[in-house]
Amino acid sequence: MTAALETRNLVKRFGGFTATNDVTLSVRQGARHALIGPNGAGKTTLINLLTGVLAPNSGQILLGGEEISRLPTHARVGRGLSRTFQINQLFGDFTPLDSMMLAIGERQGHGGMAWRPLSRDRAVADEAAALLKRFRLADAMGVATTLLPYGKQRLLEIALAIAAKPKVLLLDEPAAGVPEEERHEVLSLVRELPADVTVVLIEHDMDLVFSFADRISVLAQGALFAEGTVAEISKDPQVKAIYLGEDA
Ligand SMILES: Nc1ncnc2c1ncn2[C@@H]1O[C@H](COP(=O)(O)OP(=O)(O)OP(=O)(O)O)[C@@H](O)[C@H]1O
Repeated sequence: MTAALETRNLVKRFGGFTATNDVTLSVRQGARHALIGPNGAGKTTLINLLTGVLAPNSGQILLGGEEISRLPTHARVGRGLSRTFQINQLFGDFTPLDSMMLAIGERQGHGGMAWRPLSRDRAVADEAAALLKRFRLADAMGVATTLLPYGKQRLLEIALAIAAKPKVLLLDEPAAGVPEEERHEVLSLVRELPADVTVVLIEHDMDLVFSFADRISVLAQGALFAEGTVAEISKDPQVKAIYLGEDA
């Protein structure tokens, strides 16, 4: 089966420094794939290459078998590649329902829909409410986003990315800053997304990675260092060593 997302011999240099070193990676359709690695391993650089924020020096990126390496970010989103960000980028005064209706309107190609009477957008409002409910935000739908607990804000970010109906969703530390007791909830809701959404997760918290992922790629010094199932990666002595090296 064609991979949902692939890189072939991807290279990114900053001056003389190689931040992405010949990375060939394949993410299968429907995967819950985690990308891990110690600080500075090149995880964020790789995500920026995938989304088109950075241009590679060489190599290819394929989405569903089609090359997207030279497309601008918005064209990649249009093809089905969405991301959430490490930093909270929500409109604070908007309610989750407002933001969600805008996101759905954006997907449908009419950005100005917020000014149309709500009654004419019944289908949009219904879809927005259903999506918010799936992310356990039904009770928070009408509250200004800034007033929501941080864990709910992170869930809203993910829900908004899902509104674009992505084929591949890139999550960059979606549980960062979320209180310990809510972190597993965030990731388990993502894990339960329909199988037609492939998820690539960058995460530092190993407990979360091991309970979320069905496949793990480990980056170290810009290169793919190891790849395998949770069972394989969690007991790989060399993977342990690079993390212990970081702790030391
Ligand atoms: N714009 C840039 N110019 C020069 N060097 C950069 C640039 N962006 C990243 N780097 C370097 O590339 C390396 C990889 O950085 P990157 O942020 O991708 O790592 P990371 O795995 O995401 O790290 P962390 O887990 O700490 O966020 C680092 O050594 C970093 O200093």
